[in-house]
Amino acid sequence: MIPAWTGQAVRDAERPFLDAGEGPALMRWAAHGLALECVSVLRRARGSVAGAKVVVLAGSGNNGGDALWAAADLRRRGAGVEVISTGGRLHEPGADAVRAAGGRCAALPDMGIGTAARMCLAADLLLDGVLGTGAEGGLRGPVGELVERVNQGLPERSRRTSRRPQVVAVDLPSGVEADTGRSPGEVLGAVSTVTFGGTKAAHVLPPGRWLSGTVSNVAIGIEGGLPVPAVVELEDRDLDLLWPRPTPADHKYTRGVVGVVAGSPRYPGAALLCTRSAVAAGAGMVRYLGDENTRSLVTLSNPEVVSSDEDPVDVHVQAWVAGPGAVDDDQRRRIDQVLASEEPAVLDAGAIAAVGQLLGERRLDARQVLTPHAGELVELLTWCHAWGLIERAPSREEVEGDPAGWAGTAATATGATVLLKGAVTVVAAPSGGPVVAVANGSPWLASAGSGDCLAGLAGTLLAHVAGRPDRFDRQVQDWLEAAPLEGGALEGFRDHVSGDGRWALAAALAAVLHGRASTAGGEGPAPCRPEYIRAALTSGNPHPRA
Ligand SMILES: NC(=O)C1=CN([C@@H]2O[C@H](COP(=O)(O)OP(=O)(O)OC[C@H]3O[C@@H](n4cnc5c(N)ncnc54)[C@H](O)[C@@H]3O)[C@@H](O)[C@H]2O)[C@@H](O)CC1
Repeated sequence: MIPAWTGQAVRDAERPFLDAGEGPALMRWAAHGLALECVSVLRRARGSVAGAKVVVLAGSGNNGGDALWAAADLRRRGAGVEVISTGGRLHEPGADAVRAAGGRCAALPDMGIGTAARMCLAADLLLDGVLGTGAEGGLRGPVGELVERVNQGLPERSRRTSRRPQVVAVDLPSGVEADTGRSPGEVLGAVSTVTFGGTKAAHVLPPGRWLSGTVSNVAIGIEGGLPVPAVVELEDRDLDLLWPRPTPADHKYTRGVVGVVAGSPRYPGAALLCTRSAVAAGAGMVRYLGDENTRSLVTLSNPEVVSSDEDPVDVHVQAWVAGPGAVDDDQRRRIDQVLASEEPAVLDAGAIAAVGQLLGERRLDARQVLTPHAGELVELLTWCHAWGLIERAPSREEVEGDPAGWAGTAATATGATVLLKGAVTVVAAPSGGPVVAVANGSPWLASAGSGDCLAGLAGTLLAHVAGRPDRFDRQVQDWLEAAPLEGGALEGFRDHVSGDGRWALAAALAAVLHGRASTAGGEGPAPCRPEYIRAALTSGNPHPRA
């Protein structure tokens, strides 16, 4: 688990230390960690620090201060240091330290953008200390132009010398919003970002995630004062601890029965992918409801699936999967019944469209998990807007620029848990709380049929959680024992996942399994094979608590 906070949350945690006069000490800790990372980046890139050309872009705030103290350290290790002051002034003690060590400082307006850009492009290491958590909006004015010029010159520099400046970002790549990961203007993409006091949401969420490179967090002593994180990223090892595994006391009903309303004469494949994935993910039993021809295919493909042409109101399951490929009238009727049922449900594709219409009458519930991609989320939010639930619907670009924000808006408006699929999948609970992020998948996941597999295996987990909530809660408590959270942050997150947030956590875990399955068969273009789901599960911890 990687918890991540808003910039303001980290600043609030820092406040008591600043009030007690400990600001300079925090900065020295931060700068020390930053300098060590710069040393390893330089050693990797050119073998040594001595003789390296280090150029520092330093803003007028504390972010610039961190960069200056780190640069003074690098200068003492033998690097040449040139500081370009991008704001009206420099953090004075930091600038004094650079000068005392033999480095040079000049102001951007004095040297001109052309000279500054050439200097940046000739550097071995470019330290981006323009803006951190105090930023308002993207880079503006001359420094924005400078960064644009450097970005334009980078390919040419790489061609000519086969080396390019290694960009290390201080706390955040400048121009990326700490809380959302949005980047409204030009940004220097970093190979490495060194953050302080706590990972920021922007390091986890796209597009900030892709601009941050490798992120390392330097503890500076404020961590005990952090609140509940804004984002929690799940990793493969969380799957090993949390995915339910059968015990000797289990039988098929205690492991969870999944009902699948997917596929139709036109799209029978969706039924196969959903049911096969649900079986492979370890469902106690899978019930399939659909037309005769599709039922035959499902039975041939997975003889253990129990198929019928019944309606959801007539069968007993612990959770539903509804929507993929379900486009005929009979399946639409079944989707409406799933939407009206008490059981948790994964609502995908056609079921999301049905939800849009339903919102005119009523909102949904946290145990109902919507799984749109960006385009489907735009359609859903367009319905929400039409019903007066939100002020305006976003464009697809806006959703892709702030996935966590719009998933949260959709969850609040619909009342459902919303899992927004993407290279970083985000899951938002309707009651707010941390967004859960998942990014372990292969890019091959962006292929037709992939979402059907996710829906099927997510149904298996929802059935387990609904059937044995006590067992899942116990697993979650054990997992939290080892979580990198303390104090109020831990308690708040515990409360969240004991309530509505449980469904967001479960949906995100399904996305982690899906992501791992996409790499279990190698990085190939077939991420959905059930055998990969099995392989992804069996590579984990085989001895869970009963
Ligand atoms: N929060 C913490 O725990 C710690 C924070 N530290 C550093 O302090 C940083 C925050 O420092 P500050 O509050 O001084 O803020 P910043 O250094 O991020 O930026 C503030 C300055 O940038 C200007 N500015 C804001 N938006 C701008 C824009 N779009 N274009 C151009 N200029 C803009 C402001 O006028 C102000 O002068 C953190 O990111 C981190 O690097 C560290 O020193 C150690 C501890």
